[in-house]
Amino acid sequence: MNTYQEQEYTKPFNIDLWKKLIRYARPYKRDLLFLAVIMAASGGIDAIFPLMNRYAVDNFIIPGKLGGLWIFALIYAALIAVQALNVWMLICIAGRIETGLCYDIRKIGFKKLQELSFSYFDRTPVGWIMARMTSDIQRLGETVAWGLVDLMWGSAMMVATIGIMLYLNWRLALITLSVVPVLAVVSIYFQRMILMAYRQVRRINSQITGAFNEGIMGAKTTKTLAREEENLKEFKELTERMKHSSVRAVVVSSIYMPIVMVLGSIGTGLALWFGGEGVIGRSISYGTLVAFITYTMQFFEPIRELARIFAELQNSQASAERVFSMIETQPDVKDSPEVIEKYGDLFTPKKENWPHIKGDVTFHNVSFSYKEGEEVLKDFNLEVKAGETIALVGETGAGKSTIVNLLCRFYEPTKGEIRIDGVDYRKRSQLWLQSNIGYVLQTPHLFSGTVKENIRYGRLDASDEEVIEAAKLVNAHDFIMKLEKGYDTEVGEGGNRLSTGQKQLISFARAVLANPRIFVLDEATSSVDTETEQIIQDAIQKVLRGRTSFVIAHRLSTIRSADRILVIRNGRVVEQGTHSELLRRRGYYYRLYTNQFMEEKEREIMLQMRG
Ligand SMILES: Nc1ncnc2c1ncn2[C@@H]1O[C@H](COP(=O)(O)OP(=O)(O)OP(=O)(O)O)[C@@H](O)[C@H]1O
Repeated sequence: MNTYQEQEYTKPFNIDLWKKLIRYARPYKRDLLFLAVIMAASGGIDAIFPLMNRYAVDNFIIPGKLGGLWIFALIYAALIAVQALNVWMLICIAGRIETGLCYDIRKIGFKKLQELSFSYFDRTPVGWIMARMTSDIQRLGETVAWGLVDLMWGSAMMVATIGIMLYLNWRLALITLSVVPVLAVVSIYFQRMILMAYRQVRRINSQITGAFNEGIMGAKTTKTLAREEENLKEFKELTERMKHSSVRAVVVSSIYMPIVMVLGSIGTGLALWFGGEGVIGRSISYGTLVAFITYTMQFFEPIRELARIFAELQNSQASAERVFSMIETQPDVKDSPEVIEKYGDLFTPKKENWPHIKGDVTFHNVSFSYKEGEEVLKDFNLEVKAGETIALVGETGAGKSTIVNLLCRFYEPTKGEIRIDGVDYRKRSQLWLQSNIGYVLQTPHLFSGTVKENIRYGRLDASDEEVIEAAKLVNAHDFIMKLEKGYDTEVGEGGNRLSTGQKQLISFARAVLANPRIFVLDEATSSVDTETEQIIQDAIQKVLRGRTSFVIAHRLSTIRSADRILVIRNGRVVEQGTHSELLRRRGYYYRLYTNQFMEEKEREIMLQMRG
């Protein structure tokens, strides 16, 4: 169950935020200006049509004369052509602004995601990030482009309508316009209600999407735990809530329109009544009466639009706050300005200044905590010579992964320092370090694409021959050749068309191709058959050769051949030495080893029996 608490954004209006958004919209200044002009013109022209009708009634219909009708028809047609042109331009320009702005902000967001540290991803759910990158950014683009369209059109039409009505007959205008304030208040109130109701629907909808996601991702686990019924119950509860909220949203929307129609009709009624009296008393022409009736009938449109925009702006403000909170997050691990100056940043490295790496690693009095007050490592010291293989062993939660995460600078020590070739790694760039470290995870991640592409991720300029060479070195070539299309076989999302052992071998080939000086391996614990075990073991030995290596070791053969074994317990090294030294000591390692040895033997026997 996701317990991530999203910050609530309730400020009615946040000027700083809009200023920021305007900064992002700056490249579209000309487009926006042009759009505003078009929409103002369009709103104005829409308000002119009833005036045209008035002219037709007073000059052609009532007197029964048709002279000059063709000029009138020509002007009418021209106005319609201008409106059609406006609509075409507005869709083009607003669409361009919307997509451009979304693209710009997404690009910045994606760049930021590349820079952010692991700690950010620890505390921020993937779903939250996805929602920021997709729907929230989309909403910002829409607000800037289409919000402006509606705002300009609505305002221009309102102002023009009121102006024309006052010009035609100010007394009648004031009488009929008396419904406008009521209409405005009702519209603002209902549009807010409607928006809140739909916001609730959307919130539940994102929970449902999350549940779908978990349902699909965890389909296997669900089956093995026979949790289908339970899952269905939880899902049903969510969809029930969704149904209630949706019905509520529809009910609120359904009340609004009749109220608006009644108010509009009162306006029309007032126009008819007082306008009709004026016509009888000959103080008002028939045409004016017709124009007034039309104006009162279309009053509510711009008012509704404006009320909706103001309500939506608040919603978009919440989106903007969330997006900017992500974009403005400072990574916990970042290079100092001096380091960036000398070695370049993540996206523009100055490789020519990068020092050559030998591979000596020192942990000097390193302490570390993920959460304040809960130290995982305390005064941890370790001296590793270039080319040494260090095996880290210990119970689950002992701190093995933490040590390698610190080495890779996914996190930084809270106290003490980590030195590479005798220099604190914070004095060099993150990219330099990570370009020189190869990390193969327990369940290595493969990207959708072919086997060849996945191996080439290690070094993008590697030739096909080099890719094959690397695969041969780690014994992956044979199984790859047996795949349907050899090196051009698609591995599927996350490499799910391959077995864990095959994924491991491909990731070893990738590591060999990158040829890092320091190598980190989180050995897989899953049991494979003896033959695969031998192939993997052989590959590991080849990958480790000549590099400073840290292996979170589960396989006895790796442990045995390591130069030094560190036995970790509660974030401290409790024993260290070679395998035989540690066995002789008959301490904690001896117990761990003999237990594991027994398990290993049992597994071997089981596998042999199955084979
Ligand atoms: N991202 C994290 N946020 C908070 N605490 C963490 C995080 N990762 C690990 N820990 C905690 O730090 C301690 C050490 O964890 P670590 O993953 O280093 O152990 P490990 O020896 O690698 O275990 P395993 O063999 O199960 O992978 C554990 O108590 C764990 O709960």
